[in-house]
Formats: sequence, C-alpha cells, structure tokens
Amino acid sequence: MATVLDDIIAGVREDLQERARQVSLDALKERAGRLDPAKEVLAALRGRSAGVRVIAEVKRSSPSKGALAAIADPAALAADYEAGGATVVSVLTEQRRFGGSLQDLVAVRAAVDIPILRKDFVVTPYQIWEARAHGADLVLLIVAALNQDELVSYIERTRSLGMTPLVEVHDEAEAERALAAGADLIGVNNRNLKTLEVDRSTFARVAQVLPEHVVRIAESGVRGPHDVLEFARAQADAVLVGECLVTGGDPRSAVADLIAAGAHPSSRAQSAKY
Ligand SMILES: O=P(O)(O)OC[C@@H](O)[C@@H](O)c1c[nH]c2ccccc12
Repeated sequence: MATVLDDIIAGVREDLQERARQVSLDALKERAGRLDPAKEVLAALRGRSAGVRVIAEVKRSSPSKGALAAIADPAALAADYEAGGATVVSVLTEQRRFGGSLQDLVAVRAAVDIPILRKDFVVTPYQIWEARAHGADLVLLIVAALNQDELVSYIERTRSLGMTPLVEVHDEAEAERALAAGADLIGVNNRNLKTLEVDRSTFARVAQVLPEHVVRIAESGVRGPHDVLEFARAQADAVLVGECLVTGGDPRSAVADLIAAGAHPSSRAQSAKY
C-alpha cells in the first residue's frame, strides 16, 4: 500500500518535471555561481553545552493538519524568527501539501543573515542545485525517501556545493544508514512521514544510537517551551519547529520563549545574573 510519503514524492516528481522543463541544470549552475557561498552552520547548531538552538520553520500547511497560516510575507516572518534568536530558518518549498515554493526561499534569503534550510523531498540532484541557486545553506535529505547509494551521493553533492546536509531519520535503522553515509548533522523526526503520527519519545530513543560528534536535531511536535525542555534533557542540540510558531501570533517572542526554555542550567544561571 502506498504511504503518505509515497504520495507526496509522486507529486514532487511531477512538479519537478515541470520545473526542469523550464529551467535547465546549466541555468541553475550559472545562477548558483553568481551567489555568495553558502554559510557554515554546524558549529552554530551545536547546542548541547550552551543551550538548545532553534530552527524556525516557514510552514503554511501540512498534510496532517491542512492550512496552518496564510503567511503572505515569508520574509517578514523569517526576520521575526531571526530577531527572536533563531539559529537557522527552515523554508518548506514543497508546493502541493505544504504550500511552499522556491520564491519563499529567495524572499527569506534576502531578509535574514542567518543560514537557511531548504526543506523539501529531495529525490534528484537537480533539487540540490536548485537549493543552492536559490540561496540555501542547508538541504534536508530524508533517509526514507532515498536508497543508500542516493543518500551517499546526495550528501556528497550537497557538501561539494558548500552546503550542509541535514539528514532526517525516524528510527534506529535509518540512523545507522545516515551514519554509514557519513552524516554529521542528523534530524530525528518525531513524526512518521509514512503515517503522519507524532510520537515525542522518538527523539530520545533514536538519539541513543548517535555518536557524540553528531549534531542532533529533534524535529516536529514541539508545542511550546515545555517540549523544548524535554528535548534538551534528551541531549538535543537543536529543535526544528513549525506549527506552533506560525499559529501563535507573535513569532519573535515565541522563538525567544523556546530558546529560554532550552537554555542549560549553566547559561540560565548566567543570564539571571544580568
Ligand atoms: O510543525 P512541526 O510539528 O513543528 O514540525 C516542523 C518540522 O519538523 C516538520 O515540518 C518536518 C520535519 N521533517 C519534515 C520533512 C518534510 C516536511 C516537513 C517536515
């Protein structure tokens, strides 16, 4: 039986064919060549000693919840995220289920100085070039959507373009595949993309198989500061948050509240002093 992920990817491939007809790979390469190089991000995301970092997402809708927020001005939202202290802005570019686009990526790139993540369902190298040509610094690679050869070569391709691959897993077997492929930034998605069910204990369980040097991100299901504290306790370096930021009304202070909740005791004591 086809899973939700299969359906999403089928749509992504159709949209991709259309874009590839309009913009050649050479044109993307030429466009990428005119941009500033991608920003380094790994060191900034390592938050286990100083406090959990926040990756804040521009997300209009989702297959599980439908419409979340209209987001007429993704650049303004991203600027609020940055002002609130986000380390990275994630931009969902998938159109059919998430309501995003590459134009959102370009708009966000122009609005913030922090690194930006292209969040999509990457199934061809063309999309990695697209990400760079539209200003991305990081690219999401979902293990469940790729075979091992593809995973290895897409990680290499992402790095060869100066970007950082964020490799997403949902269980221990996928985590082993990510590690074998050389991933050093791994996101554990608490949502199963095949069923869309969220289980917040996924991160703590799967993170146990990740070696110390790997930067680990807890993805999906953060409802507020309380959940960030839980992921901090489970040794997350960062959390990736969409829904609760786009539906909350004040994204800037919402990000700041999440960061405050994830501050480790040492840094919390310091900020209390001043
Ligand atoms: O809105 P949430 O529950 O805070 O989740 C954000 C993010 O983790 C989620 O959008 C996501 C994680 N991995 C993905 C892969 C594809 C699309 C979306 C996602």
